[in-house]
Amino acid sequence: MVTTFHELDPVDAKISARDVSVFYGDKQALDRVSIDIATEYVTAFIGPSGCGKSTFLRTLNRMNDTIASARVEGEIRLDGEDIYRSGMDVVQLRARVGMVFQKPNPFPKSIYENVAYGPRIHGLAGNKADLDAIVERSLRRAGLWDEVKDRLADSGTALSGGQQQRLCIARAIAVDPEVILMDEPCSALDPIATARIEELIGELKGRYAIVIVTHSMQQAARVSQRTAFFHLGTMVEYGKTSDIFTNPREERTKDYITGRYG
Ligand SMILES: Nc1ncnc2c1ncn2[C@@H]1O[C@H](COP(=O)(O)OP(=O)(O)OP(=O)(O)O)[C@@H](O)[C@H]1O
Repeated sequence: MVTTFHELDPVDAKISARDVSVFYGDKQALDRVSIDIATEYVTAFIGPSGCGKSTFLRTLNRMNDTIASARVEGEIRLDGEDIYRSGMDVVQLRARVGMVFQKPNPFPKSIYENVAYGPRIHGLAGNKADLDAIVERSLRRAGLWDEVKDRLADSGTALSGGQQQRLCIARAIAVDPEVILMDEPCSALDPIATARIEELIGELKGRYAIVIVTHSMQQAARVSQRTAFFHLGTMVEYGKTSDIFTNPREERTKDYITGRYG
């Protein structure tokens, strides 16, 4: 399967995927996807339901390892290092490549503990003051500090859905990731909470490579600078978001963005 690549300015790839295929048992869900993802941009994965966006996203931090039937072929490098090599520390990998899920999933613990847990187990704080500073910085960066600073001991699950999602983003940020993967992070949120997350993605852009799976083409157009269009397990087209939405080269992309299916 040939993918159409628009001209992209040369940037150092944070993640390079080459010929990545994924199988669930005998069923192939993804067919030879190759892509370079840069820290400079927010990259959106779009495409109709079941096309493999989430499957591909999960290959980028080996989340598919948790699905017994899943098998990954091909190569994925993070800063040049093969993340599927034997001996790769997957816990460390998932700190470097953090993930935010569709449904906010804070731990049933305090707001403080939700953010402090990762830095503590990864040994990022020497003492309580360090940990406090990491918690505050992460919550500030996730745009949540002002709303929770007086109630850090309250349960994370008592927050609104939008706040919970920002808490999950703070939790990912707290371990100093290089990449943040977001799998439809706004699909469970109302429009105001969605706008806040989109704004936050804009604020985090450039500091982390951000990859977002979204069903909303409007959202992809608003938050991303690079877009990959997936269809039936293949990546059909990849390029600047403006090119994909205004000047797609492939009929299938054109059909999707004009709403013919999906
Ligand atoms: N755990 C699994 N076991 C078996 N098949 C799976 C599993 N997860 C996904 N699939 C299959 O792989 C294909 C791609 O699914 P995937 O969830 O990656 O698509 P998607 O584009 O993210 O869809 P959606 O937008 O609906 O979330 C689908 O045919 C799906 O049924």
